Amino acid sequence: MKPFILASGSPRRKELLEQAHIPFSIQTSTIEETVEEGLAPAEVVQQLAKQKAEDVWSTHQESIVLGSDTVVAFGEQLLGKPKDEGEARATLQMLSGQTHSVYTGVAICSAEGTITFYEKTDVEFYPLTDDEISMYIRSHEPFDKAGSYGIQGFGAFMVKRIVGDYFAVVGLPLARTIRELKKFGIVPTL
Ligand SMILES: Cc1cn([C@H]2C[C@H](O)[C@@H](COP(=O)(O)OP(=O)(O)OP(=O)(O)O)O2)c(=O)[nH]c1=O
Repeated sequence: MKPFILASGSPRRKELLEQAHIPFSIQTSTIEETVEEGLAPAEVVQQLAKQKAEDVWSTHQESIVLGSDTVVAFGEQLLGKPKDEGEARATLQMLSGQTHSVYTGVAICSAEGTITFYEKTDVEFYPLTDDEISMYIRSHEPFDKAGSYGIQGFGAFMVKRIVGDYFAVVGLPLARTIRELKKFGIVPTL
């Protein structure tokens, strides 16, 4: 089995791959994440995932490298991580009582080139009061997460319904990723 590298600083992605019993090491990409204006969310997350994977692969060409990216799409808006409390509050007010889509893109880079795929998960929120939003912001949970919430943490209280892969919302579509990695000879090991 070739060495397998997760090109991510996200603690969630690390935990998910560990959950899948896939042996890996971590190298965080340092690229500036940039995409052209006007791209569809599915394209944005795949391009960013590819940039992260190829950046790390360029210095680890004997390895298989996985990069990933998550954004929240609501109407025409693409929401990444909030830059401050005001943005987190505005995002949560906007998502309150509504359904948004979480897109997670994945790229796997090897000497043969890069493949990409993505998953879209729809998430419906209960209506949120201002007090609930303030309390949630006080937990600090919104700040390192696309869409200003974490479904896997305290943020679960907002979620009425999801349609799609739960793990893709957390940061990595796990079952699909395991299936794609198998094609590169990367398999769960127990
Ligand atoms: C919507 C949602 C997002 N998130 C997280 C997953 C991602 O870590 C983060 C989106 O940011 P990303 O830019 O996709 O990832 P990252 O900066 O954390 O890590 P790296 O680029 O090094 O791989 O939001 C949750 O943990 N739970 C959720 O419910």
